[in-house]
Amino acid sequence: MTKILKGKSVANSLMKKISEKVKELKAKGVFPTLAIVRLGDNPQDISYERGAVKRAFQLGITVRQFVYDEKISQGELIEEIQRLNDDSHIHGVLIFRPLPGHINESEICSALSPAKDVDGITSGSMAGVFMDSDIGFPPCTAEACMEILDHYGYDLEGKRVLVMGRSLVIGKPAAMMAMRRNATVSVCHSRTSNEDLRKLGQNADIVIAAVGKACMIKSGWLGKGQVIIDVGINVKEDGSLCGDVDFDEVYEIASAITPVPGGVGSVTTAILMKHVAEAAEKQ
Ligand SMILES: NC(=O)C1=CN([C@@H]2O[C@H](COP(=O)(O)OP(=O)(O)OC[C@H]3O[C@@H](n4cnc5c(N)ncnc54)[C@H](OP(=O)(O)O)[C@@H]3O)[C@@H](O)[C@H]2O)C=CC1
Ligand SMILES: Nc1nc(=O)c2c([nH]1)NC[C@@H]1CN(c3ccc(C(=O)N[C@@H](CCC(=O)O)C(=O)O)cc3)C=[N+]21
Repeated sequence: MTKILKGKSVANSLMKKISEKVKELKAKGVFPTLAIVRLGDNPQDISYERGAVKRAFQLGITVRQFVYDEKISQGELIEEIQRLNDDSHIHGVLIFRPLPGHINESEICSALSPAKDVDGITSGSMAGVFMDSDIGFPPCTAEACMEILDHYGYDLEGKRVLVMGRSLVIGKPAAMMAMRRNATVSVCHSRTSNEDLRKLGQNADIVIAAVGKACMIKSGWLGKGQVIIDVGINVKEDGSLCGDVDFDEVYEIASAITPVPGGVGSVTTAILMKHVAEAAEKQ
């Protein structure tokens, strides 16, 4: 029987711990606050925002939503971020990405104060992930993948982990974090040949799929009895969500798989709240 790795029970056990921390902070007069910066109204951003606002409400974390026109200039956006850096009532800042094409994303990332970087976008946070140290925060989604594997008792030691995708938000940090758990890690991307994709796919014990293509990963690419972590969040025309993995097909051969929605995404929002509480504690 294939196990469905629901995010809810992972998130619930995280929420208990975060809730205690939030209570302690409030008793000391600190009210953990997250600022969300969104440009335009990309449905994926809105989906994340909805999840985050719901979680924050459950925990008593304050969320301040800053929504700008997607035509905002580079200079104006930097000014807004500096304002958030200087506001001592804000402990964490989440900037939705990707940003529109006219914005220089790396300049925006480095404008953010490292102490408030709850989604691991500054170079300091990235260095922390690469050096196995506790500088900054890892990107929430990559941490969510590890949290799910840990929660359901999958030990990565000596396991073959295939990470599909090499973005800075997911693929690269997830690969580093799996390596830290002593997995043997392969990373593939859009220039990996189909032949190699199939070979690596069939040989893996655990697959972390983050390619950003709805239902792209079919059962023919994979082996039997694998653990599949589907990071993809694709919004269909009718507004419903689907992953990067063809769930119905892959469910038939996997030993365990995360659903979309209700999988990695729901843990990502809980990790975000954990980071906000930790940032508030440190500041
Ligand atoms: N669950 C959650 O909380 C979150 C989910 N997401 C979702 O995760 C997915 C990935 O996001 P993100 O990393 O930002 O996306 P990006 O588009 O930045 O990266 C996608 C990666 O997949 C690779 N890729 C694309 N096509 C193929 C292919 N045919 N074969 C192999 N590799 C391929 C790309 O390769 P190359 O580098 O060569 O272009 C790239 O490295 C999306 O569906 C996104 O919505 C995102 C954030 C949070
Ligand atoms: N800097 C940055 N970091 C991100 O991590 C990031 C981003 N930008 N831009 C947008 C994408 C998308 N994303 C989602 C995360 C969780 C849910 C989520 O909570 N989904 C719920 C459903 C929520 C709902 O729609 O009700 C679920 O999967 O169960 C959705 C989408 C993070 N992203």
